[in-house]
Amino acid sequence: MSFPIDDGSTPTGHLKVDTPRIERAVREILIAIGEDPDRDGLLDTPSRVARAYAEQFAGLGQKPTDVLTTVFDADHDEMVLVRDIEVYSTCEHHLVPFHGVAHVGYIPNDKGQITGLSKLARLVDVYARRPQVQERMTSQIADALMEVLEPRGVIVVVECEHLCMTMRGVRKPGAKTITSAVRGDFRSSDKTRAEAMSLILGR
Ligand SMILES: Nc1nc2c(ncn2[C@@H]2O[C@H](COP(=O)(O)OP(=O)(O)OP(=O)(O)O)[C@@H](O)[C@H]2O)c(=O)[nH]1
Ligand SMILES: [Zn+2]
Repeated sequence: MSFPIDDGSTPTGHLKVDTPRIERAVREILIAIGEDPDRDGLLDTPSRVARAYAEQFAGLGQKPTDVLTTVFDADHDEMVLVRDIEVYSTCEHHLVPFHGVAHVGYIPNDKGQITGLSKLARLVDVYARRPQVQERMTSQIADALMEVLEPRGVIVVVECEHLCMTMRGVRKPGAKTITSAVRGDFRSSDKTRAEAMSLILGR
């Protein structure tokens, strides 16, 4: 089952979720952990969680072409890189957040097709706002850019801290997971990849 986004009027859009179902489930979880879902502080929690999920998982109702709407022809065929795009996603194993930054770069094709810089950050959100694993999110961002812009190459590097590894489980605060996806020229040319990596790391 999939749900559409309600409209484009909010910055991220909200998914149309099955609100009563989430409310029932959250109420059940509260009971299962021994809480009283009818105490004052928890009364509105099920509906709050439903609203939060509609925002947190909005990417499930979006596709790359919903956000990569502006494609210009420009006289530029050199690398474009947006660094340090803040990422908030949800680990699909534990449904707790992972967060950090994404760096997204591409080399336009011979026609000089480029997109708006903000669209790269919006594309990150399309895939971050889903139940995710970091590796898949990284590849999806790269593949979507390849498909829509048909550039000479794409590089995506994501650095995140997973709360499932810090607040629970193995409890290793500060541990960062770094994933990358390289396509086209970034994969075939060591020099191009090294140039991008030096821009990404040069902070
Ligand atoms: N590869 C990958 N693993 C992830 C990601 N997010 C969470 N995980 C891991 O998913 C694994 C799930 O392991 P399980 O043994 O099934 O679950 P668990 O018993 O809760 O594991 P622990 O976290 O070690 O307590 C854990 O090792 C997590 O660290 C991710 O984005 N990518
Ligand atoms: Zn997890």
